Amino acid sequence: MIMTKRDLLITEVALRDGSHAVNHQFTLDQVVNVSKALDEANVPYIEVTHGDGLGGSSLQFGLSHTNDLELIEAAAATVKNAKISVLLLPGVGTKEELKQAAKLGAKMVRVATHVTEADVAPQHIALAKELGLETVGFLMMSHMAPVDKLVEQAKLMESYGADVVYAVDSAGALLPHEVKERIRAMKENLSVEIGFHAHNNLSLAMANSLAAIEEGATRIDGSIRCLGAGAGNTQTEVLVAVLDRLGINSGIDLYKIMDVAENIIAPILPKPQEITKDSLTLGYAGVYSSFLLHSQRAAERFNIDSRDILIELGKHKVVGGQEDMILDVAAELAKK
Ligand SMILES: C[C@H](O)CC(=O)C(=O)O
Ligand SMILES: [Mn+2]
Repeated sequence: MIMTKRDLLITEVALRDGSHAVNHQFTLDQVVNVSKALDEANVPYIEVTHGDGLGGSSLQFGLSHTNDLELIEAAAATVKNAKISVLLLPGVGTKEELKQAAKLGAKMVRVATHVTEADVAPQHIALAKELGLETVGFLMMSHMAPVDKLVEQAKLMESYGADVVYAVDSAGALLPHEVKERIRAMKENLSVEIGFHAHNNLSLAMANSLAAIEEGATRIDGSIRCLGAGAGNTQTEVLVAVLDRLGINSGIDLYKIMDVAENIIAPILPKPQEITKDSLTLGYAGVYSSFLLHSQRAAERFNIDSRDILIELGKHKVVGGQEDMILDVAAELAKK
């Protein structure tokens, strides 16, 4: 076991957030190869789950190619040093699935709720602690709540027993000064570690992650080659290089992580991850990044502009779990 002293902990989310970008079609071989390579690059945490977390494989969110639990088991059996993380949305994943994931080798769980709904998490956090898992409260769509509300909800997560609480910019809508305000207030009011998860829809994932670090966040999510929902997350290999320039040790081997991006991730991308007109609209309108492919499919079906759907979803303040609204909104727009 390699013991690395790290100034900050990066969780690599391509094998979970990136599941949205590949329509949940990761194969067992891909998960094993990517986990092995990330582990060899000394990435501390690798998240492996359906994009919408344990139990996410469904008609509502999209069916997985391979069952979550099989992927988690294979990844856990592959890595030597990295810890496998899983995502759990109470109401989507069950406590039974969390027990199974822990049995199969997961070491961390991120219990994710909408930013104003932390109160659905206590049972899942308590179970995670009982199972001996490192436990993270993951407050999604953080741009939708004012700072004091986010802090209130973060404190609830802490009071339930979370070891770390994240502000999650699911829509990639936050601007750097808004990230700073949020992380600063969380740092001032909580005793646990603070994390930040960005999406690059407005090309701000790196700037926002650095803003979070400046305010004291010590957990940052990255997705290698930007393999995440929408335009992806903070690009891991770039983050490692930038942190190195700042004198912040992530413990990740820069050349190795660059090689994983180039030689292993790039070939499995359905298309290069870039800021397209649709992913830009996600950030601009404040829409959940995982709605991208659903909205594009609806646009095609109703022969309308996908940006109009996304703008309308933003106006409706639609949140995760309301994927069915995408078709409703598209059908309404098509009538006009
Ligand atoms: C279920 C979501 O995809 C979780 C996430 O990564 C986000 O909200 O962003
Ligand atoms: Mn995300």
